[in-house]
Amino acid sequence: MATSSHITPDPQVSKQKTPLTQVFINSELASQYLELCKPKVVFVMLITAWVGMLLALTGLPSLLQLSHMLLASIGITLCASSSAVVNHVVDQWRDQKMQRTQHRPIAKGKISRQQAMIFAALLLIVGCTCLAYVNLVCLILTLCATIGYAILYTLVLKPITPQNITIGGIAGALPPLLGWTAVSPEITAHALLLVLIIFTWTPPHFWALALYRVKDYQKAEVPMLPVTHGQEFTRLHILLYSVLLVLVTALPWLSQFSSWLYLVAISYLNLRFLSLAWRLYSNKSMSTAQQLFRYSIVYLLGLFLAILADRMVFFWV
Ligand code: HEM
Ligand SMILES: CC(C)=CCC/C(C)=C/CC/C(C)=C/COP(=O)(O)OP(=O)(O)O
Repeated sequence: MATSSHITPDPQVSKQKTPLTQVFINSELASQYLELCKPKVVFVMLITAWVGMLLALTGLPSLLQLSHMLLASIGITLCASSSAVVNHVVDQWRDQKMQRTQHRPIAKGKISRQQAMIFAALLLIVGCTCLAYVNLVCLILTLCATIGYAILYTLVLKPITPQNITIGGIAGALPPLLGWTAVSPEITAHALLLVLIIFTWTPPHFWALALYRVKDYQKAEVPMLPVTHGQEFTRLHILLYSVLLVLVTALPWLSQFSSWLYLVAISYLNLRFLSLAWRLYSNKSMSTAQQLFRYSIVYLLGLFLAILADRMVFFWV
C-alpha cells in the first residue's frame, strides 16, 4: 500500500499552493505570538538589565562573565515574555472590553488560552534553564519578577486595588538587579538604587496613561486610580511621585556612585518630567497626559544611558 510519503507531489499542485501564502500565514501567526510577549516593554527592560550588568563589572569581562551576560539576557527576556503571555491569558475578558487592547490575539480569539499557556510554559522552561547556568540568585530573582507580574499583579492586585501598580511595579523594576546579579551574585545597595528608581518612576508612567484611558478602565471595571479616586487626585499623585522621582534620581550622585555627567543629564531629564507633571496638574489636558506617558519612556532610557555613560567615562577610561 502506498503511504503518503511514497506519493510524488504533482508539480502543478505544489506550484498552486504557493509557499509564500504559507510563509505569510505562519509569519502572521508568529507576529501574534510575538505580540503576546509585549516585545517593546520587554526590550526596554532588557536595556535596563544590560546597564545593570555593565555597572556590575569591575573591569573587562572574562569569557565566563560574557557567557553569563548572554545567557542572562536570553533568560530574562524569555521569563519576562512568559509572564506577559500569562497576563494576556488572565486579561482576556478585560482586554475585550478596552478599546486599546481589544485587538490583542487572545482577546480576538486568534490564539486560544490553552495554546498561549503552552507557549508561556515553554518560554519559562527555556528561560529558567538559561538562568540556571548563570547563578541561583539571578534565577530566583527573575522567577520572583515573573510570578510578581503574572500572578501577584495581574491575577491578584489588578482587579482589587488602585495600588496594584505601585506594589506590582516591583516586578517591572527588578531587571537592573537581575542584570547586576548575573555578573556578580550579590545584592548591593547600588543595584537596589536602580530598582528604586524604576519603582518610583512606574506610577507617573502608568497613571498618565490611565488618565487618558480612564473610560477603558471603567468599562473593564479595573480599579485604576483615576477610576476609584478621580482625575484630580490622580494628577496630584503623578506630581507627588514626580517630585519623589527627582529626589530618588539624585541619590546616585549624592552617594558618589555617579558624577557630574549623570547630574547634568538627569537635571535636564527631570526638569522636563517635572514641568510636564506640573502642566498636567494645572491644565488638566489629556494631551499633556499623553505627552507625559510617552516622555516617561524616553526619560527612563535617557536615565539608564546617562548612568552608564557616566560610569564608562569616569571609571573605565
Ligand atoms: C507595573 C508596572 C507597569 C505598568 C502597570 C505599565 C503599564 C503600561 C501600559 C498600560 C502601557 C501601554 C501599552 C499599550 O499602549 O498598549 C505601557 C507601555 C510601555 N511601558 Fe509600561 N508599565 C509598567 C512598567 C514598565 C516598565 C518597568 C518598563 C520598562 C522598564 C515599561 C516600559 C514601557 C514601554 C517601553 C511601553 C511602550 C510599549 C509600546 O509602545 O508598545 N513599563 N506600560
Ligand atoms: C522577569 C521580568 C523582568 C518580568 C517583568 C514582566 C513584565 C513584562 C512587566 C511589564 C509591566 C507592564 C507592561 C504592565 C502592564 O500590564 P497591564 O496588564 O496593566 O497592561 P495592559 O493593559 O497593557 O496589558
